[in-house]
This record gives sequence, C-alpha cells and structure tokens, in this order.
Amino acid sequence: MPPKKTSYPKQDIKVLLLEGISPNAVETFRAAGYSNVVTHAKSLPEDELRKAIADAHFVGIRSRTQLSAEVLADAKRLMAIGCFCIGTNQVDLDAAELAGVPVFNAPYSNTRSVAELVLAEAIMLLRGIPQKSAQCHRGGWSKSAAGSHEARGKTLGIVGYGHIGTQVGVLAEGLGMQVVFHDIETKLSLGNARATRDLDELLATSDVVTLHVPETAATRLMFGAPQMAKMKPGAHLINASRGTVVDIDALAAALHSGHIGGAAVDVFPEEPKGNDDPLVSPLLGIDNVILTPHVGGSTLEAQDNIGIEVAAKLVRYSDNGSTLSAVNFPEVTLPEHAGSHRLLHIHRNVPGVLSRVNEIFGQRGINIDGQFLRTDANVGYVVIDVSADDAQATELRAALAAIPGTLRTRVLY
Ligand SMILES: NC(=O)C1=CN([C@@H]2O[C@H](COP(=O)(O)OP(=O)(O)OC[C@H]3O[C@@H](n4cnc5c(N)ncnc54)[C@H](O)[C@@H]3O)[C@@H](O)[C@H]2O)C=CC1
Ligand SMILES: O=C(O)C(=O)COP(=O)(O)O
Repeated sequence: MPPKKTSYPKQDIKVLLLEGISPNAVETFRAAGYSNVVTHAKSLPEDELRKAIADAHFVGIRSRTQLSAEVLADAKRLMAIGCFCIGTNQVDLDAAELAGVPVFNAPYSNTRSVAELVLAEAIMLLRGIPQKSAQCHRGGWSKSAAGSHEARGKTLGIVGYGHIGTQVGVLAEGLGMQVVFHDIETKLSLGNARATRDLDELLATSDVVTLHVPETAATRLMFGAPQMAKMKPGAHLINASRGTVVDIDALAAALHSGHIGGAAVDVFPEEPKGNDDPLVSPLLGIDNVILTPHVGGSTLEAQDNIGIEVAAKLVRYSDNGSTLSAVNFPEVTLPEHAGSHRLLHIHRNVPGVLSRVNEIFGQRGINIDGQFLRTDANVGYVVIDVSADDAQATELRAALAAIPGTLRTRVLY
C-alpha cells in the first residue's frame, strides 16, 4: 500500500542523530514513517555539525554536542531538538525557543543507572577499594582494615535532591545509611532523609557527599576549596552531575593533602570529544580516585529506554504538534486531528497576535473546530484545527506566516 499522503513527505524529513544514540530511536522513527535518519557514533566538530544540521528537521544529541545560538542560527529547517539524556545545558534553550524550536529530553530514563553507580562508588570509597585495587595492579598487597568502613550507619549528604538525588537516598537507606540533603527548593523527604539547614551543615556532617545538581549559572564552581574545607576530614566526594560544578584543581589539592579521603568523578570540565581522544585532568594517577568516562547514565537499559522515549516525543511533535514535556517551550497537549487540517503558529508573545490569527479565519468564513493556546514570557504557540481542503490549508498557512511576530508555521494533514 502506498504511504498515506501527508502535508510534507515524511521521507523528506531529515533526522540527524549524533553521539551513538540507541538504535531504538532509529527504529521508532522508521516505524512512524521517517526513513531519512542519519546517525553518527560521535559528536561532530563544530564546522561539521553546522553543515550536517543545515538541512536537518530534527536533531538528536546527548550531553556532548553543544547547540549554541550560533550553531542553531545555521539550522534553518530545524523543527525540534531531542536531548537523548537528562541534562539540557548543552543547548541554548532561549535561542532555540526564539527560533520556534522546542527541546525535549528524557527526564527519568537514566535516573536509576546514575543512582546505582553512585551507591556502588560510595561503598567502594568507604572501603578504600580504589587505592587497594591500584596497589594490587602494581603487584602490591596491603591487607588491612585501617581506614576501611561499612556504609551502614554512615551519613550520605546529597546536594540536589531531585530525581537522581532522591533515588540515591532511597537506595542508601536500604544499606542502613543516614541520609541528609540540601536543595535550593523545599523538597519532600523520602524515607528518613532529613533536609539540613544549609550546605555547610551537610558538609560538616557527611561521610560521603554526592552532587546531583544541574549545570546552571548558580551551580558553576559551587563546589570549590571553601566547600571542601568544610567537609569532615577524610570524607569522600562523588560528582556525577556536571564537570563545571566542581573546582577540579581544588579537588586535586584536597586529595593530595588528604583532607578529602577519596573521590569518584564521572564528569569533567573538559571532556574528550570521543572515545579516541585522551582525558586530560589533574586527577589522573591519584590512586584514591575512581575516574569514569561520563557513564553514569550509560547502561543498555537506560539507553534503550531513552532512545524510544525521546524519539517518540519528536515523532509526536512532528505528526501531531504536541509539545507536552518540552523543556523550553509552551506545553500544548493535543488530541488526534483525523479529518481536520491542523495549523500551527509559533509567535513572539506580543499583544495582538491572537486576534490577528482569528481574523484570518473570520475573514474567510472558515469555522474553527478546535483551538489550543499556551504562552510563556517569550513565545506563544497556537494550534488551530479546521475543516478545510489541502489548498485552503496551504493558503491559511501563508496568511498566518505573514502576521508580524510569527516565528514559524506548519500545517499538518
Ligand atoms: N553522569 C551522568 O551520566 C548523568 C548526569 N546527570 C546530571 O545530573 C543532573 C541532575 O539530574 P536530576 O536529578 O534528574 O535533575 P533534577 O532536576 O530532578 O534535580 C536537580 C535538583 O537540584 C536542585 N538544585 C538546583 N540548583 C541547586 C543549587 N544551586 N543548590 C542545591 N540544589 C540545587 C534542584 O532544585 C533539583 O531538586 C542533571 O542535570 C545532569 O546534569 C544526569 C543523568 C546522567
Ligand atoms: O543524562 C545526562 O544528563 C547525562 O549526563 C548523560 O549524558 P550522556 O547521554 O551519557 O552523554
């Protein structure tokens, strides 16, 4: 059977997937009729990225690819961005919104993977395993209980008590740890976890401190020499959030001085672009540090789920216009629109646009079957379902595009 005629041929819609995104994403696009999927195992250098994105309608990235305002300016056809991960700090979200481009992510699919790794690392650090393992690799043998502790009864301090932080807390309580947390927002404590008065109290009481904040202007270098100095002597630090959160030189110094007893670091201020590039860090060669190559969320379970979840959000936006769960865009949840033509109008949120939109339908005597509108401070997104033929819908779209303040229009049938 020939594919159903659509407003834009699906095989002409280019999907660009970078950074080794799960094959599940490709399958999800193909199953929905999107056959033009281009994949790359790595992130691309900026000049290649700009070329590859120039004719892409959808782009999928992970934490490595930087979609700056400059890169986005070259992406004239881009309809939406999928971050196949949790963090969205690698995208200029405001620039994307003002280009009429919603950004989607997978807010929960790798949460558990990060939490399990962090808990394992807390146990390893409390037992002094990283340095013991390093010694064994060199043919050494230091069988001793000195400096080696059970996790049971120790205090875990969680900075950033969001999805990952709370999961880490629940797992840690299962081991019999005391859990304290600090967050900038008031949070519901799970289990017996307790919010500390402030970060200083958490630092003064924790045997292991683990960071689970997003990368923001406020978290940039939030964990430096002053915070490390306030940790209990010999306490451990885990960072699986973002490399910019910790002053890495200060951490190296605190490890060398022995004030910090050990660390586990998954994220770095400068990460290699791909698996062929070297890691450069002041932490290299320090035995009591577990170094991992940003694999907190890299389990097959998490990646398989993320591939399906984010691809499905992009397909839904393409087919139906729904922006539900977009991180930078007014969220509009839309019903199916079988039997009607759907017009999408993304505009700057300035007075008068909606009345101009409605005038267009009134002037033509076209009845509106359904209308959906959401706005935020920058952008308005209005979706109009009408009973029209293909030619009328195309003409209506052109009229909508001529409204001052319009950022982008689409027609779906
Ligand atoms: N290593 C890896 O592979 C992975 C790393 N991540 C990183 O972990 C971060 C956290 O992920 P989720 O828990 O899902 O995010 P989330 O948004 O659910 O939780 C973050 C928490 O941090 C709090 N927060 C923000 N600024 C803060 C500040 N200045 N001080 C204290 N608390 C603050 C927020 O209020 C929120 O409760 C992500 O943004 C991402 O950067 C996420 C997944 C995998
Ligand atoms: O989900 C996140 O925010 C992560 O940091 C995981 O990033 P990745 O997909 O492994 O590049």
